[in-house]
Amino acid sequence: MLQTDFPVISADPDVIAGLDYWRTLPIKQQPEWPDHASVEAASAEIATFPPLVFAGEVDTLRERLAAAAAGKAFLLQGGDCAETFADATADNIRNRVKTILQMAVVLTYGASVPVIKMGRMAGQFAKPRSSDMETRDGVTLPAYRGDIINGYDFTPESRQPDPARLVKGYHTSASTLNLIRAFTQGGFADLRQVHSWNKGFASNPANVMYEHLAKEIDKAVRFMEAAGADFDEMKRAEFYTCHEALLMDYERPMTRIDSRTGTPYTLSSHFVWIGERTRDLDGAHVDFLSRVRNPIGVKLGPTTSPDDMLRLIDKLDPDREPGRLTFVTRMGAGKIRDALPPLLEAIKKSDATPLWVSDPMHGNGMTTPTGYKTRRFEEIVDEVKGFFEAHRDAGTHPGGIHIELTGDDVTECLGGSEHIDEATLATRYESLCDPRLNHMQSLELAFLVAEELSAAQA
Ligand SMILES: O=C[C@H](O)[C@H](O)COP(=O)(O)O
Ligand SMILES: C=C(OP(=O)(O)O)C(=O)O
Repeated sequence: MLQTDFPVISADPDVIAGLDYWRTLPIKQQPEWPDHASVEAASAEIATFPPLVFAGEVDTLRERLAAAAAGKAFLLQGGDCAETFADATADNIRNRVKTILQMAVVLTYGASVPVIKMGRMAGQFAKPRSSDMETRDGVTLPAYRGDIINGYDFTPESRQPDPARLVKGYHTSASTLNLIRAFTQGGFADLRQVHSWNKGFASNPANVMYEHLAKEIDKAVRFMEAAGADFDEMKRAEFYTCHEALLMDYERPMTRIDSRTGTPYTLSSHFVWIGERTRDLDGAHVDFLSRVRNPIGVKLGPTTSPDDMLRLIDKLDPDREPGRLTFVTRMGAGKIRDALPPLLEAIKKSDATPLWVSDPMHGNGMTTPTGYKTRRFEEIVDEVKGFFEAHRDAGTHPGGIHIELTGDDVTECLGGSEHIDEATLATRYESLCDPRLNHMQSLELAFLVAEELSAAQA
């Protein structure tokens, strides 16, 4: 007979039935699959694949997020707006991981606070869209909804949702996560490598500041080594994954019963969030995610009322479990100073302790006359500042940032110390959906956030 270290606990049949209750509710932002049989077959196949993450890791993350909600840690979430299958290459993955590690070092060193590192990676393949259709030169086709659904090329064949992409989404997530784990567990993320993370990036002001900081860290590490400290633990970095839990034909089969506890976890990634467009209280996404054990994020736009927020808490975190719920505010630089304070005041009067994270990207979008979707670096910085100001005034904890970024030198967001202007956007615009900060803008933002965070800790 097989021996196991822990008893395998089976789930309550009502809990399993509840995982499909969302099917009876209104649902938004799902593709029009060409036929149901093939999407059901793809989902059934995914249900036979191993989970991508272990429920025990998810539990550890929940504890880390609880510390951030209490002001004892800070969450750094970053990665592509929309990952693509073609870009899941070693170079791209390494550059994004390096950029997140560098930003984390800047924040940890600058603000003396533990940083929880989390990539919008290994699953960020489905996108909500403002419009179901896209028209170019008089031709109208379904909008691009992310590589796990359809292709970006503007042809009827490519824009047709294809269930085979669900399976490819799983495999691409698995290989991406495999490399992330190799990098972060195999010595690459060792704090003694702080200099090497900067190699390969163009020389620029943010890199120079980073090099200066890396030298100081080196000095401190050498001192500690000389004093006999054991650095074995520093060889590995905890790194978590996250994505928007949007596409139910993927998230449902990736939801499994944890044999240790008999409870359901969505094991497509450690952390999943509900987007601004799908957070309806009586909708399918909120119901489904209320039933899984993962830490859950919810995006809150500028029109969120305190009542909406309190009802989301009751639905998603009825037990007020530390680390369970993260609110990711994305209000826009011009609105955050009015829209966030009423939410913080309402929280103070409640018994809830969510983690508050700033997404300064999604409320600051604009389209240039030449048709590029972009964001101004100055507005991104201003929203982050508004976020810190609101928390300082309310006496609550600013617990993290959520950024669309890439490790490459793209030209998608305006401004920053390279002064990317509208004419420069065309030079290297690669995002298939929303514009990302490039490597230098990401580092620059990290230095600014470190200053704000350090002031908030004082
Ligand atoms: O990333 C977020 C959304 O998917 C994106 O902002 C939608 O863009 P759209 O307004 O062009 O559809
Ligand atoms: C769609 C996204 O954000 P939001 O729901 O805030 O618009 C996103 O983060 O990719």
